[in-house]
Amino acid sequence: MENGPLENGVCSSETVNGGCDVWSCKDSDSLSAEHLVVMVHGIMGSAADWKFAAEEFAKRLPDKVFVHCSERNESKLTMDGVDVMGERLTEEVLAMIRRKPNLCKISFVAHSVGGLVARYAIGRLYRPTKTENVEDSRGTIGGLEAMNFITVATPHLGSRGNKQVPFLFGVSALEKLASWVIHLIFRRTGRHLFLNDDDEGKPPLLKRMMEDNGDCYFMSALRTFKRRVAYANVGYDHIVGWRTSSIRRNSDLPKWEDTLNEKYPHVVYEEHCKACENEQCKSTTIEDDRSDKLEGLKFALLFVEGLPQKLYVNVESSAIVIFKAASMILLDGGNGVEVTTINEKVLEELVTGLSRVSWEKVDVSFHSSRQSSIPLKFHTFSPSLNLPNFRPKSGNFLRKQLISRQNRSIRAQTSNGSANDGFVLEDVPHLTDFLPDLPSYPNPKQQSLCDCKKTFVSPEDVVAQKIVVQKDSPRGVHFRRAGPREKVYFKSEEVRACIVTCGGLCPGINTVIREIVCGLSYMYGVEDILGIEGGYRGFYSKNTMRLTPKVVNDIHKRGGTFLRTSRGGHDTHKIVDNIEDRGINQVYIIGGDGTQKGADLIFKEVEKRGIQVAVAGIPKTIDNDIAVIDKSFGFDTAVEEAQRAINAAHVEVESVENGVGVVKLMGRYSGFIAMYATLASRDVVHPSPSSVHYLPFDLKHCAKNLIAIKMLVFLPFYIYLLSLLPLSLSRKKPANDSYTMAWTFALLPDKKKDPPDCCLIPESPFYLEGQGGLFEFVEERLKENGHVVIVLAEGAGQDYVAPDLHPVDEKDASGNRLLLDVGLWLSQKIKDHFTHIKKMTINMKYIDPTYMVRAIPSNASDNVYCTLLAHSAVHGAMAGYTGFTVGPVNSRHAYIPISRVTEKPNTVKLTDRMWARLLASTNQPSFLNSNEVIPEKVDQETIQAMNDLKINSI
Ligand SMILES: Nc1ncnc2c1ncn2[C@@H]1O[C@H](COP(=O)(O)OP(=O)(O)OP(=O)(O)O)[C@@H](O)[C@H]1O
Ligand SMILES: O=P(O)(O)OC[C@H]1O[C@](O)(CO)[C@@H](O)[C@@H]1O
Ligand SMILES: [Mg+2]
Repeated sequence: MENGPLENGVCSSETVNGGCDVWSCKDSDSLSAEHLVVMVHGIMGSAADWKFAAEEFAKRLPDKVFVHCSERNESKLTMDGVDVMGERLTEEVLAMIRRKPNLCKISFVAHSVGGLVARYAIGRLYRPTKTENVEDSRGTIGGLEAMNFITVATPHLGSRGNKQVPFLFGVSALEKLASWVIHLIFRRTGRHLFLNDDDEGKPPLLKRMMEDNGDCYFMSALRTFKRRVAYANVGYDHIVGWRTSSIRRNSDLPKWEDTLNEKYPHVVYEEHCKACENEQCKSTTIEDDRSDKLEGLKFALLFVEGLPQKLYVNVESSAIVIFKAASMILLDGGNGVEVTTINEKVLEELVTGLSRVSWEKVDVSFHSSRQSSIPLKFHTFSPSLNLPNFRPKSGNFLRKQLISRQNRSIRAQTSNGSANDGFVLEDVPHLTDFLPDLPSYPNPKQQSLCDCKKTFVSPEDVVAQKIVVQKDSPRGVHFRRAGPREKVYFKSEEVRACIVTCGGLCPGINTVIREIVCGLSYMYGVEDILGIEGGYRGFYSKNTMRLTPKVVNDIHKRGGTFLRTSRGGHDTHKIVDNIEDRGINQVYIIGGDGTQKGADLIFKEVEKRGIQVAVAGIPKTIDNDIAVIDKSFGFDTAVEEAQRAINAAHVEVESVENGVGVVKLMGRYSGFIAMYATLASRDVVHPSPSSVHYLPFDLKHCAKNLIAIKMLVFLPFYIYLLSLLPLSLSRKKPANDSYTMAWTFALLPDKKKDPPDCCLIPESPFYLEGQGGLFEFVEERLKENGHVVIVLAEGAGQDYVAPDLHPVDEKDASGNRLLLDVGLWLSQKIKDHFTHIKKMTINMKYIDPTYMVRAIPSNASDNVYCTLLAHSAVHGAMAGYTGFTVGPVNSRHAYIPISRVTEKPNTVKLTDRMWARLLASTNQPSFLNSNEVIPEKVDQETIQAMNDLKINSI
């Protein structure tokens, strides 16, 4: 909703995601404003962080700028990684450019991590200009002329070592500790900042961003800006150090200084850092950590090539910067103290810099704006360490309320001084984002008689991702609720829809196909529906088939996919060409994680071409490895079928002496089917009635976690648990030696009369030999029960199988690694062990029902589920949403941005209650108390950190 005019003739609008646009209220000014200024906040920040500065820009340069404060990476989303945020910012900027066709220049002003995100985004937005004239050979940023690229306190060199993070006091042990645990707090972004990321063996992202990389023109994009400035706080910024956020002379490195002097004499200005006059800085010598410094040097040199034409270093700063650095202080305040700080100077500099260079094209030579003073007001901060929600407690905050999707606006209300409620809407794209003039029509359902309470979903309805909340916790992430909308963006007779199925089979695919066809036809009167045969490649290599309710009438009774499927063959351009050629305007894509990634590419290409095509993904996976949604369709059916196999194994092994049953189930990287089938299958799982539930935390595991700062938060709880240890040790120990901490507070079980069996999944490593190993466990069960059944996910133990089978690294057509048969391998291993070592005869029954489990029709509950998915997808596409996946979130169907479900796979969390329940049911070993577990499986970061330690101490 528009708020305006505010003071000084500035108008602003808040968007559904909490972003804000600011411009001059005078019509003539706003019409002539052709310069887009994109303001990007830092970690845990929000668009509000830049609100004050945005208004200052619009106020001082009324006829020049249109300011957009970035909205898509708010709060916790800032932890998703520089690249993920960069992609979101790219889309956000493109959407903005499409919305305002009169824009022709662009500038970025970014704070902290936002500077890295902006650098990533410009790399993606860069378009080379094809011209013979070298003078004019600068490219554009999203088609706009690149003007200013300004970062404030951005850790361009990352935060790893090098005394980069003042908060760590230059103590190398603390710096190392931080690099081990940072991802526990700041997740993927933490990894990027500490250069610990290793995407498929690639160098760290920040290194990759030092040069053009594939279709990411990181350095070309930087060079294309007329003015590039890096601001750094010399003192008091305890989070981002001076050296990481600026290019500076370093007295410890004469070569560096020389290079800078010779090569960039005009670009660097240096003021002496007060902090560096102290003993700690003076005592820094090259020998201390030369290698780190050289690495820093390399970074900086690369960086200087593209970034600063000027360095502005300030010597003072507010103590508030300790917690939230510059942009936070630029926040518009209510009542507060007036403070003169560095940030005022920065703001002044930004404003004057923007106006002078961008519009008058004056060469900027360094000048200090120290004398300048812009009266700023801002809040007094309580010295809370509650960083994730670090916001002034007093003052007026906006409660966001969604009113209209069409103009992406929100209604803002003052909540009487209450703190921000932390509401985040992760919205899906809409066709009007790139086709603003698209007409809408009343939903034809309006004419149909409906007895339901309410035919249409209110545009304000959202679904909360997190259902268990605490009283004062932020409201968190929400998704748009799925369902029919009052307005649609397609005339039924103009719809030409198509359906495609890709990847492996799964019970229920045919039901989804059937229900899309019937839903489109019966609910919206759509008659033109095409089936694309044989997966993605069918778009360009096969003829289509006409789908009508009659054709698909009974396909749900069959397993498999009526449209057939394939792996590989995804060629975005060919597919979208074909979509255009055939006049298709709704694409329904049914498939797993790979398919959804392909769907996202199709959506992006469609958006780029600006064609009216809605792209809807319907997640399909037998492995249940798709994130965000509660579970995937067909999963229940598969679990039910898997139980039959487990039951058969049980019958077999019970009927013979020393029967050992091994049942292999699907689950490439996620062991959900194995876990649920084991839990559901009471035939094999015989929990002792007196057993208690355990969390899978053994002491070693806890010790490892202790290093995490997260742990500090729970320290009192753990101290309490530890205090209970003597009590529990005085009780009887459990049968296996993995001493677990029970959340029922360490009460130990009685001896098992009928020991449960075992479930092995890819997420939980195991080992065979020695104490606490699988062989010992099998032997115990055989002695006690005379039989044992092991349920095994196909992806489990692949690292053990590999050395024995000497495989060639084979992949399927989609690039998925082909798995080795762990079931056969394990059966053979157990047989060999008992025959040759234990001299014991066992009866091995190996059952591999993998394909049987997924090739069947869906059961009743999956049929209903598939119907809801299909109908939600149809309603979403008709309402003009695109680039979305449908699925239940906390059992309410929602529209989720495709990119959100493909970010990372859903896996069994060993620290979640469900795995704890399984362990409590089976009482199997946790396999965590031995050195024999493949260490990197247990904790990649710990191993990495140990290796780093070794390297650094040599
Ligand atoms: N990263 C990707 N980008 C574009 N297309 C992809 C990508 N990954 C996979 N695809 C395409 O998606 C289709 C299916 O992928 P894949 O074989 O991995 O199955 P899936 O959809 O993940 O399903 P499942 O793993 O449940 O069987 C293939 O046509 C493949 O080319
Ligand atoms: O043999 P296919 O058809 O490639 O599929 C096998 C894979 O597909 C899946 O079922 C996922 O759909 C995995 O569990 C399994 O590894
Ligand atoms: Mg997959």
